[in-house]
Amino acid sequence: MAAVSSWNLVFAQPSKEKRPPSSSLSWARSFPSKSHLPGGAAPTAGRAASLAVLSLLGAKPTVLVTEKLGDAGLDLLRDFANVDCSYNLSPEELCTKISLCDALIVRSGTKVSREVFESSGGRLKVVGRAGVGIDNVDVAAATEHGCVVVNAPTANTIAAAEHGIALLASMARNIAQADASVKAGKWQRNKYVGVSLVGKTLAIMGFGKVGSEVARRAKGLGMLVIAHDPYAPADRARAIGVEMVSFDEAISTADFISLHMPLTPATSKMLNDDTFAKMKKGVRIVNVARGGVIDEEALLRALASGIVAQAALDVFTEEPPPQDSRLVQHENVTVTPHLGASTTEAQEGVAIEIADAVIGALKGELAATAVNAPMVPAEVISELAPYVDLAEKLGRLAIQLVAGGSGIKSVKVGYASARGPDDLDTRLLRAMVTKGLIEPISSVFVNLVNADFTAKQRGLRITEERIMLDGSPENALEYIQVQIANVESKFASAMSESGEIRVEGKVKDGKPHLTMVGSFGVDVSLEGSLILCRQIDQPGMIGKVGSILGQENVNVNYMSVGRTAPGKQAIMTIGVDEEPCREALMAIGEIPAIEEFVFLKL
Ligand SMILES: NC(=O)C1=CN([C@@H]2O[C@H](COP(=O)(O)OP(=O)(O)OC[C@H]3O[C@@H](n4cnc5c(N)ncnc54)[C@H](O)[C@@H]3O)[C@@H](O)[C@H]2O)C=CC1
Ligand SMILES: O=C(O)C(=O)COP(=O)(O)O
Repeated sequence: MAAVSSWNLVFAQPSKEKRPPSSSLSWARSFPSKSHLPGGAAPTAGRAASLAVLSLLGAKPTVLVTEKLGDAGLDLLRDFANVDCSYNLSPEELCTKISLCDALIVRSGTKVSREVFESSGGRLKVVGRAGVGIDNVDVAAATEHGCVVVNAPTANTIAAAEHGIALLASMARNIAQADASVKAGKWQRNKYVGVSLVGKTLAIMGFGKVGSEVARRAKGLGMLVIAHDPYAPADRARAIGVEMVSFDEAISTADFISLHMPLTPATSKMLNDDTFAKMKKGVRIVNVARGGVIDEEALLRALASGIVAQAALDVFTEEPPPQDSRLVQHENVTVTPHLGASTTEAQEGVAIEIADAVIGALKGELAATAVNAPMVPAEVISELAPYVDLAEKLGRLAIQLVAGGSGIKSVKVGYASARGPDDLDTRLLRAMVTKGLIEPISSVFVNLVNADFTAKQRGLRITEERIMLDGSPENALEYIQVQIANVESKFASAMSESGEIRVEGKVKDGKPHLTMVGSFGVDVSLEGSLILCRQIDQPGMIGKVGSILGQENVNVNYMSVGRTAPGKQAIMTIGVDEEPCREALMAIGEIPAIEEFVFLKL
């Protein structure tokens, strides 16, 4: 059966019957069966029995809260559960306590590692992240241990945006430095002359929930706001008077740059020596997103050379940063200790949002903000399980083929099947394609519950098409096709004759395979990562690329060549286990017969 590791399949159906407060039996029923969990972590008979005993005794579940949570949320939790607020636990203390808890609520300061799930002895059922980013939670380990992870993605948006604006203004006017100087008994009016915001260009990098709210506020300050977000619809930006531009245009024309993208493999160290070199001398940078989007050593170099005049940072690669951090101590850098979400109002909102989600999850219901737990009927899962991984991977491939700046609006998913139109429930597959399309570019986690809502919220229209095949419907599906319309591709050969980015795949021997890119037939197993090359068809190409990858110790797991006609163009697809370094990719691009190539992460 195809791996379903990133999608924790939960068999629970919402029940209308009233349950006792702890509803533990519903949990015992709603855990995934062993065969559907990659780690094989199904509830043991002992666990189910202990949950049943808990329910029979009418015992309240125990919720451990390890970081400050708003009172309104704590009150909601106390009506339903025993609440243990233990702040500042060491990792060892957390591991000791967790075996006595049914749910855990954290913010960004608690590392919920694999050891936490292992130490829980199977009792921990829910982890609630009172905020957006869940980079401090080992979601894969949670999934393997049958533990649902929920977050609170909307209640702190405004707080983060306001903090971005606060940092922008205080940086421009040296508020923090001047404050420290006056308190030290000095009166340095000439030293702390600032710069004005009005009429200056602000580039918003990442035009999502927080980025768009920062843009609105900066317009009110009289700034000229531009934005870069390869995936946000341009009309949403236009509606508030913001122009969407390319990455290079944004960073090279801005006087101020404010970062609001999620930390993903694609955004990691997005501001680095190369990108700082393209910026206007004297640029000022605000980061309330995640520390990892900036190469901090490169930022120090850019501050030293004067490319960056000032920076204001709320987030750091390592939190808290080391006490002797040169960035923190730098006189042109303003810092706050990850305060973006820390307003009374946001924390009350987040606390209520997370309390509701955790209580719902403890009852066996599933919140729309569940990160790893969609609710799918068992019959649909068993039939479509082999295609689940394929659907997500096709979505992931398709979005990575979009050229920056295009903005995506319209995606068509085609299901080729000999089944009658009413005989195939495609909700799970559509959700998986949506998950593949949205997760690589966003901090949102997509599941069956929130997939359609999330797509709609992002202005993404996903339509489905049945491709009718003749013959007996032995398999539920022959192949799945994903097409993105009205965009340009960073790999021109991925465009179909009718002008969409098109990828197509099927399940072979239980494994997802890519079978078509644009109008080229290919054949590669969708595991690890992928290099696609368009080349002039000629002997020796596989050897040339293979030896570059070999020198870099990159293991090739699959290779295939599909061509239009001998000696004409061919598409070479190469599956690799490791990510080749930049130099190796550049060396591949420099092979004369290669006309274009792209590296895609699955
Ligand atoms: N400092 C703090 O306390 C807080 C920090 N955050 C962080 O702020 C960030 C944004 O959060 P939201 O706006 O809620 O997320 P969101 O998902 O609504 O927006 C993120 C946007 O970034 C865009 N994006 C993805 N890849 C990109 C790329 N390569 N270049 C440019 N844009 C790209 C996406 O298309 C999306 O529009 C996240 O990293 C989140 O963790 C959020 C709340 C509080
Ligand atoms: O919600 C987020 O992503 C944040 O960064 C806020 O973190 P916090 O809850 O304040 O530790």
